[in-house]
Amino acid sequence: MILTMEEFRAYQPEKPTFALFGHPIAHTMSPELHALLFAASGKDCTYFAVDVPPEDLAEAMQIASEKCGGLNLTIPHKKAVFDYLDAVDEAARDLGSVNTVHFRDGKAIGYNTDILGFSGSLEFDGIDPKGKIAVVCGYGGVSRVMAYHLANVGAKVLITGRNLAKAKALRNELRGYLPEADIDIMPATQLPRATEIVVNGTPLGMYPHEDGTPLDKLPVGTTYVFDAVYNPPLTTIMRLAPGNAKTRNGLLMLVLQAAYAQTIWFGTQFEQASLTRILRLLAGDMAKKRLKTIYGKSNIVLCGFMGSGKTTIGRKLARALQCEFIDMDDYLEEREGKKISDIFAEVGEEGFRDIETRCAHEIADKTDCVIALGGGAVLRAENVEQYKKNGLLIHLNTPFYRIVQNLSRDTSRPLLQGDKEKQTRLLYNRRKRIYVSCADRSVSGTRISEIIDSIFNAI
Ligand SMILES: Nc1ncnc2c1ncn2[C@@H]1O[C@H](COP(=O)(O)OP(=O)(O)O)[C@@H](O)[C@H]1O
Ligand SMILES: O=C(O)C1=C[C@@H](OP(=O)(O)O)[C@@H](O)[C@H](O)C1
Ligand SMILES: [Mg+2]
Repeated sequence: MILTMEEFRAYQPEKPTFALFGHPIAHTMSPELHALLFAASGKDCTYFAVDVPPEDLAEAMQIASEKCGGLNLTIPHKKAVFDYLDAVDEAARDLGSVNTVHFRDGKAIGYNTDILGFSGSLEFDGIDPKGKIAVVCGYGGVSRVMAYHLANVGAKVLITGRNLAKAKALRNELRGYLPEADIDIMPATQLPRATEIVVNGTPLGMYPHEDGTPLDKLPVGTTYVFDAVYNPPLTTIMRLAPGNAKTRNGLLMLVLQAAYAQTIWFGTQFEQASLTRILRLLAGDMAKKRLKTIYGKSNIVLCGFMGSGKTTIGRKLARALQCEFIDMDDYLEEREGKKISDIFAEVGEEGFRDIETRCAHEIADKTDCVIALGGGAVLRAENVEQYKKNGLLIHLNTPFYRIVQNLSRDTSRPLLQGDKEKQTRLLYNRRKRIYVSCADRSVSGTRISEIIDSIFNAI
């Protein structure tokens, strides 16, 4: 929910109320995110965003002190809000940036939980920056937060960017706050090979300019890439990471800064499992939005070999996205009133494929659902065309040994009956080429939750 100043003036709180001030504010995820956090900790509170133009900040702060328990601030208010605070914590003071306010005992206290969101993300990923070379791309607000934290915990920080004079200004400022810190500037072309951590605080790579990147290649030693951008979920710089490096986008930082704000307001401590669940819900929402805005589609259609996990993962994916799930094998069996194995026995594989094609036509106009196909449903180009009308076609690229494991106790798939491992492997290799060429994306992973994350990242 987004309020105008006028609506905020008229607002009468019925519950403990919290708000985000920003300008512009149209794309914020904070109201949705805080609602999920309130629900996770059993709190009945209101949270909305207010579009506060810079000239109205003084009045908005006055109203908030009367109506709100606390606030979050975003662009362009993180610095300007200092004028209306009675105290600020140390990181907020050094960073010159407040993103969280707590109204307590008639006073307004400012905090910076962005830095906690960043440090929490590193902790979540098991990254200890101490003694490591960490490159920070950019010198704006987020870069400053990340460079400050990395330097403060003992990383050797190198700030880089197109404008080294700005990088130098940030370095000098941070050296002033952290005299012991190891912090310098470096042109992008001279980054040491031993650099382990790369973080991006620039908007380069953000939707809609997704090809942008602050670095054209990453140092060979890179083991961790953190990008404060989260739309797209897999940015160009994350894609440049060496195969064995971990990558993380800014969505977790967003979730954690909000969680820490609630810790400041209420003392709430969130379980890692509920934060992970909330992170996945937001990632799902983002995937749904991207599906519409970028691809003009609203279905996710899963293809892949028998036993690759289409039915199982599709059902869980639909639950995560809170949308309808259709399993095409179930649909077909229900339509025919027969088991697939009986259909194969009665009319053979070609007869079965004809029914499959009729089903593809019947389903093609559905919207907002996850559809799990049968393993052979993409063998006919006509079917692929139907499913792609409203859907992004995603191939579950499950390795053969995994499929053998998944189907070891299965007796329902006619094409697998008898001792057919050798033939099945041949079929697998033949089909794989078809899946890869017809699908919009191929994803892989071990655990089901990991595969769902890969699907979100692929959109
Ligand atoms: N990533 C996975 N981890 C563990 N079990 C899996 C995984 N993917 C699939 N399975 C199991 O494999 C079996 C076959 O999966 P299913 O979803 O029916 O595949 P498909 O619909 O692609 O034929 C099911 O018992 C399912 O629970
Ligand atoms: O690969 C195939 O040709 C088939 C796969 C099956 O679906 P699953 O992939 O869900 O097992 C089912 O449609 C039928 O047995 C044919
Ligand atoms: Mg299935």
